Amino acid sequence: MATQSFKARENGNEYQNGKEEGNTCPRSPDSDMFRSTNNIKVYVRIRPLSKDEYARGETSCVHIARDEHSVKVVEQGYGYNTTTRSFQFDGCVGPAAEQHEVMQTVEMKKLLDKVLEGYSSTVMACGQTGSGKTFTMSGREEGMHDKKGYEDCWGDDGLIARSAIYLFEAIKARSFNKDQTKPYTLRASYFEIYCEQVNDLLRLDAAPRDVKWSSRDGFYVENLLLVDCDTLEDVFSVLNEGGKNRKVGSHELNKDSSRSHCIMTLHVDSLCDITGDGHPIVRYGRMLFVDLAGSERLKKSKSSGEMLKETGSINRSLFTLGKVISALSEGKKGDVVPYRESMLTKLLMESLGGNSLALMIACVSSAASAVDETLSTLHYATCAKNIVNAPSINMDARDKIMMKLQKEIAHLREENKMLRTKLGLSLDGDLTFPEAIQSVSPMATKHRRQTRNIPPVGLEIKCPTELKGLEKYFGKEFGEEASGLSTLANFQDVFPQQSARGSLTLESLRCMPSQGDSFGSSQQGPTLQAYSEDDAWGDNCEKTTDGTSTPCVLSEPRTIRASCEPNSFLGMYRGSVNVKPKGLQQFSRRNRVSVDHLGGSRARLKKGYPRRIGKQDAFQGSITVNQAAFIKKLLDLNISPVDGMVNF
Ligand SMILES: Nc1ncnc2c1ncn2[C@@H]1O[C@H](COP(=O)(O)OP(=O)(O)OP(=O)(O)O)[C@@H](O)[C@H]1O
Repeated sequence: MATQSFKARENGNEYQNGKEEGNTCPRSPDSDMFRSTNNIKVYVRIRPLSKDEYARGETSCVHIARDEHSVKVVEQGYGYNTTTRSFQFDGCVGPAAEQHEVMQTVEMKKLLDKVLEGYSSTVMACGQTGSGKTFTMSGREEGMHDKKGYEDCWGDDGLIARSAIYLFEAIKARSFNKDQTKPYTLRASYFEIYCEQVNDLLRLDAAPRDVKWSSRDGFYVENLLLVDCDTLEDVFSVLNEGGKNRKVGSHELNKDSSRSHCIMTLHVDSLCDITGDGHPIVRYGRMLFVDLAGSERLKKSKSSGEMLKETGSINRSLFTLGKVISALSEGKKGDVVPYRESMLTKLLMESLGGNSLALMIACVSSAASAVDETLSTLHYATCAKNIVNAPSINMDARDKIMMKLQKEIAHLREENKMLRTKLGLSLDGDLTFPEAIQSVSPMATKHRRQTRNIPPVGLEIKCPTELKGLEKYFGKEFGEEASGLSTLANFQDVFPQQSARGSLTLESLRCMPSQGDSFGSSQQGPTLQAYSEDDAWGDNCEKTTDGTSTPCVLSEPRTIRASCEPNSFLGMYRGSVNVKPKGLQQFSRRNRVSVDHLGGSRARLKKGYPRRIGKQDAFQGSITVNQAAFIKKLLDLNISPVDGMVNF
C-alpha cells in the first residue's frame, strides 16, 4: 500500500494525488479565526468499530490529529489512491474515550452552569444512523438510570444522566446556607418528532401535540407534560419512561435505530435577587438534549414498509436542518432561514441562531465503509461552526424592563458622580441654585469646551461691570424696540461673581470719529451706552440722560482696549420678562449674543411667544458673546483697538 502523506491544513480539505473536492460549507474554512464565544461549539465523536464490522474485516478511516482538534478522514480511491481530508473542530473524542471523558471534553458543565444562571442551552447529537448519537446522549439502555448519586454513575451513562446529576449537585451547593425558600425548581419534559408529528413521550395515550408560536418563547409544544423533579430519581424516571416510549426500529445498520428526533428538556427555574434590591426575579433556564434520528441510505439500511416512510420523513427533516445550518452559516437572518419548513427546525429555532447556547456533537463511525456518510456529517458540522447565537437570560418581560431601568439608573448615578468630581462639587447633597445653573447650563459647558486651548485675541481686564455695560452697549443698536436688552440690563439678580468669569472686558476706549462728525450728540459719532448706575467708563463720557437710558457720547478720541475670547461667556443671570421678546430675539441673532434660557419661558421666547409675558415667567440662563460679532461691532462703530493689542 502506498505510504499516506498527511499534509494537513487547518480546518480545510487536504488533497492528494491531484484529487480535489470543495468543502460543502459556503464559508471559508479559515473563518475559524473569527469565531466568537457565541458561535455554536462543535465536537466530533468517533464510534469504535462494532463486532460485526471487525468480523467483516473493516478498517478504520477516521483519525484524530495530535492536537485533538482535528480529524483526518482517509478515503480509498481506485487502486492505491487515497484522499485525506482534515477538519477542525472545538474538540474530538476518539473511539476509546469513555462517557465521562465526553462530558469533560465538550465542557458540558459550563453549559449547565449557564442554565443555572437562566440561559437556554442545547446539546445536539447528529450523524448517520448507528454512529452513536443515542449512546452519547442516553448511554446504553440496559444499564440506565437506577443509581443514587454521582459516585454510582454507571460507566455507560450518557450526557443526560450525567448532566442531571451535575445539576442536582450544583443546586445543592448553591442552596447551601440559604434560608427556607427554594431558589431552584427543576422540571422535565420529553417529546419526539415522529413523521412531522410531536408526541409527548411522558403521555403516550395523549393525542399528538400542537406546535404554537409566541413572541416570548418562539415555537413551543403546547400542553406538554412538565414533571416536577425534586430528586434525581425523578429525572431518571422521566428518562426511563421517555426512553421506553421512543419509536425505535431495527434495520441492517442498527438494531435499535431511533425513528424519531427526541428532545428531552430540563427546565431549571431560579429565584434570584440579581440587582440586590430585595426584589428577586425568576430566571427560566432550560437544558435541551436533542438526539436526532440518523440519516440513512436505503441501499445500506435496507429499510422497508413503515420504516421506509419513516426514513423519508427523517431524511427530509434532516435536509431542512442542513438548509437552515447552511443559511445561518452564510450569515442569513430572519425569514430567509427556512425554519418553518419542518417541525424539527421550528423547535430548534432558539438553538440555531437564537438566544440559546449550543453545542453540537457530530457522531461518526470509524468504519471505512461509512466514509461517505462520515464526510457528509463532518461537512455539516463544519458549517454549524459558523452559526452565531446571541445567548440571553430568560426572564419575564416586566423583569427585563425593570432590570434595564435599574442598569440605566446605576449608569446615570455613575456618570453624575464623575461629572460632579470633574466640576469640583461635593459628591453628596443637593446643588445650590447658582451651582445648579452653572453645572447644567449647556452654554457654560459649550463655552468651556470651545475656549479650551484657544488663546484670546487680546486681553486687558479691568472692568468689574462689563456684563451690565456691555449689554447696554449692544442694546443701543435697536433703540427702544430692543427693550429686551434693557431687560437684560435690568435683571433682578445678576451674579457678579459669574460675570467676573467673563473674559469680555472693556477698559478704555479710543474712538476714531467719522470724518466731519462732531461730537456732543448721541446721534453723531460712535455712541456707547454705559450702565447708568455704575459709571466705570463715565469719567470720559459725556452723559446725556433721557430718562430711561444714559447714553455716553465720547467727546474726544479715546482708547478702547477690547478683547474677547471666542464665544466669551459673560455670566449667569435670572430675572423676569416683561418685554417684547422680539427684541430679545434680535439681540440674540444679530449680535450673535446667545442667550441660553433655562427657565420656563424659553420655549415661548423661541417661537410663538405671546405678546405679553407676565412677571411670573421667570427665566435664567447664561449669555455668550461671539468673538467675531464683537469685533465686527467695534468696527461698525468705528472703534479701533489699541495698536498691537488686537489686529483686525
Ligand atoms: N462510543 C461507543 N462505544 C461503544 N459502543 C458504541 C459507541 N457508540 C455507539 N455504540 C454502539 O453502537 C450502536 C449504535 O449506537 P446508537 O444507537 O447510539 O446509534 P445512533 O446514532 O443513535 O443510531 P440511530 O440514528 O439509528 O438511532 C449501539 O449498540 C451502541 O451501544
